[in-house]
Amino acid sequence: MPQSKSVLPVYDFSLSLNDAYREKILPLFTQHRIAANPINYALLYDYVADQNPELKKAIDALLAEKKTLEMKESQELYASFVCSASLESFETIQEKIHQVLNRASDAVDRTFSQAEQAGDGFEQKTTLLENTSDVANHQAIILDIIRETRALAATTQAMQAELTRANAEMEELRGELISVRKVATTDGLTGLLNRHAFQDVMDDIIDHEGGGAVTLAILDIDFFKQVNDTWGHPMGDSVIKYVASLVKKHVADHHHVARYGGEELVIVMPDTDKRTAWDISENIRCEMEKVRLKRKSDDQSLGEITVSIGLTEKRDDDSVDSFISRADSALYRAKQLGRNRIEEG
Ligand SMILES: Nc1nc2c(ncn2[C@@H]2O[C@H](COP(=O)(O)OP(=O)(O)OP(=O)(O)O)[C@@H](O)[C@H]2O)c(=O)[nH]1
Repeated sequence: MPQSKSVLPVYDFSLSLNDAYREKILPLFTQHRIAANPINYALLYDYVADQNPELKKAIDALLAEKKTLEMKESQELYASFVCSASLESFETIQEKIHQVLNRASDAVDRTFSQAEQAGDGFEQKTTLLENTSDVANHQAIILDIIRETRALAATTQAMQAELTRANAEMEELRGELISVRKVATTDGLTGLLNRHAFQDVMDDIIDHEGGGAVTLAILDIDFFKQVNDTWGHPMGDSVIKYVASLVKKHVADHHHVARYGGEELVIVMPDTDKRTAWDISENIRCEMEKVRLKRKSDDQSLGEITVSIGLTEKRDDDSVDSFISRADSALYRAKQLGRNRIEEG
């Protein structure tokens, strides 16, 4: 998996999803008399997207108390929960790594300079020993050498302890970096890769030419608007989550699954030709066609919910855009030809 290249907040660019959010955001401006500026829009965006629970709690508390958001509060919320959260995590980790490396390098420097001094001292004392015949003098010089050797051993031990501690701290920081990166690349609703991470995967695939076949599939839930209209948006979200888990179940470990838009998922399948990708897609389509999801509260069936899939294999001269666009056209054809089917481009 490639490194996430940005720590800016990641937003979905699908028109339909953002239209749905806008429908929810605009009334909030009026209802709570909130100034409709970009900062407040970003706050309310995360608020309605329901993917930032801490921010939601904070806004709910403020609205309950004051019924609106003042400039200072908005700026604080934005700085704490939207813009700088991931940036701060990266900066904090970077700073900690800096400190650990500085401490370790100081310990190594100290040991080196003491070893250098001891080396010079030993040389002088060896010359003295060679040129002195007095036994009492010999004894004093040898005691000196022993004392310096012990001091050097103590410094080396201290350096070893510092390096062991640095190693443990670096291991811990590595874990922190992994979890920060996971947050930055994961879709909050489904746990799949987000669109930003998908873009990185695609860049990587196009940048590294050669290797085996790569197939890309775009999957879209059919008549999803109807699902939302009939069962409500939260139930729609549950359907998206279910489809995501179904896709994950069928793909191989080395395949990448991302949420591409609201109810659109993408599967990037390295080392997989179109025929194998077709079989995987067909298994997903068939299982979705058969399954009957139920509303938890009253066990009522949501009826048949199907998916359409467009897939295409990478060509040598493909850019990221041309690769995606061919899969997109295939998906469009699958919709045109009646849905609940796979088309290839
Ligand atoms: N619940 C939920 N709905 C979403 C989300 N993202 C997009 N939608 C809705 O998904 C629906 C997509 O509808 P359309 O693009 O018109 O397509 P469709 O109804 O699925 O029909 P076809 O794709 O043509 O089969 C819109 O109503 C969006 O509001 C989401 O994250 N959650």
